[in-house]
Amino acid sequence: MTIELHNVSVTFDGVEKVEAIKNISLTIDHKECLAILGPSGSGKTTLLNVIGGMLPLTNGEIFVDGQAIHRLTASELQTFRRTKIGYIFQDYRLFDQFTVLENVMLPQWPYDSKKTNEEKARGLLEDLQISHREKAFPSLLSGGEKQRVAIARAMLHQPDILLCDEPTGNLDADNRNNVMEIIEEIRKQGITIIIVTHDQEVAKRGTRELFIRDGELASG
Ligand SMILES: Nc1ncnc2c1ncn2[C@@H]1O[C@H](COP(=O)(O)OP(=O)(O)OP(=O)(O)O)[C@@H](O)[C@H]1O
Repeated sequence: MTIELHNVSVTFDGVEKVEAIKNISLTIDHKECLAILGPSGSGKTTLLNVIGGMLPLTNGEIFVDGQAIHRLTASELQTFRRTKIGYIFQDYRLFDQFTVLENVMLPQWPYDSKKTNEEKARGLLEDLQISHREKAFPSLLSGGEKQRVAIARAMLHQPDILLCDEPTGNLDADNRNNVMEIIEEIRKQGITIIIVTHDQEVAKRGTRELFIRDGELASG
């Protein structure tokens, strides 16, 4: 899916006013793996959340495959996120009270039959070589295993866009490479990927690097 941002700004209006991203215009092509780099607080996660339809824009427009995301109602946005977006995080965000298999199935629980959901989840766990731990609880897994489970969960509904916020931030070099290989494979399936990272090695493995400083694009 092609993602287009036109003059996008996000300002947080709290005790202090923070202009988290300022006037960003950007096109991300179908099947790109875009790496977003920048110092802490520069606006990387805000940009990711805007693309994922999780944050309202203060100004500007955002189109995903021509659909005007900034004009969607709350319920349309919910459908957009649920069907089009997969999200993975540095801290995995697995639920410790559920098994690996249940964690992967959870987001689709209301939308698929148990049998279909279970089959899809098992298929993904196999693809990601973690099916032997399907009955384990997440607290027993290594960081690399947890991230593979989180990737399976993010991919279960076959999203068109995978958003990755520091996906390798808690991993050692071997696990980092393993997760990046998985992400590359996912891109080859036709999915547009955006990775926020501090890690130059991770960024290099994308198809393009983009730098943000003080909420503005430094290059791209
Ligand atoms: N909900 C919020 N309310 C107020 N300010 C916020 C909010 N979310 C983010 N900010 C501020 O917006 C700016 C950009 O934050 P953001 O999380 O996008 O940066 P980042 O580049 O992802 O940082 P890091 O690399 O440390 O995660 C920061 O100054 C942050 O404090």
